[in-house]
Amino acid sequence: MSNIRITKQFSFETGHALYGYDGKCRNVHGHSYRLSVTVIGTPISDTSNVKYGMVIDFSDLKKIVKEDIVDVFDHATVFNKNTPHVELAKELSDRGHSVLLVDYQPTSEMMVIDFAEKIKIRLPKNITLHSLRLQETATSYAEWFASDNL
Ligand SMILES: Nc1nc2c(c(=O)[nH]1)N=C([C@H](O)[C@H](O)COP(=O)(O)OP(=O)(O)OP(=O)(O)O)CN2
Ligand SMILES: [Zn+2]
Repeated sequence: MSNIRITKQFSFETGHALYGYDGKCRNVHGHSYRLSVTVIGTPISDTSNVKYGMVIDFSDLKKIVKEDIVDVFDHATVFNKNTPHVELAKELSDRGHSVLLVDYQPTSEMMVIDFAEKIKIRLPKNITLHSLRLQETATSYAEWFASDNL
């Protein structure tokens, strides 16, 4: 049976600020992120399996990504917890805003690494994460490929 890649796309709105950066993105601002998740596996060949012909049900993939990424990041503002932004984050959080403290600079590169780790541990054993593409603006995106990270 052939190995097949399948992709599910997601979107979420997230704020962030790049502490210490030398450009306009050091300011708190937001993006309409687009995330493409590609997994690879063999379509189920057992005709009695309700998922016959599927690598993984798109809705099962959706559940994983929604629970661990979309629902966490959507309409939250992400700050690097290792910077003085932690004080701003506390102030916002105390005032009822949705804030996410992460252990990295929230660039698209670092976010896509974080997302890859989160998705990998949730996938069934027979399914491999092939790649992620995180589109931050209409003209900018970061990609993670399993083959680049062996
Ligand atoms: N390598 C990276 N560079 C930058 C990142 C990043 O995550 N990785 N992030 C930013 C800003 O957060 C923001 O995304 C601005 O990106 P940019 O493409 O510069 O946005 P513009 O609106 O200026 O894009 P144009 O289409 O060129 O107008 C900055 N850099
Ligand atoms: Zn940005």
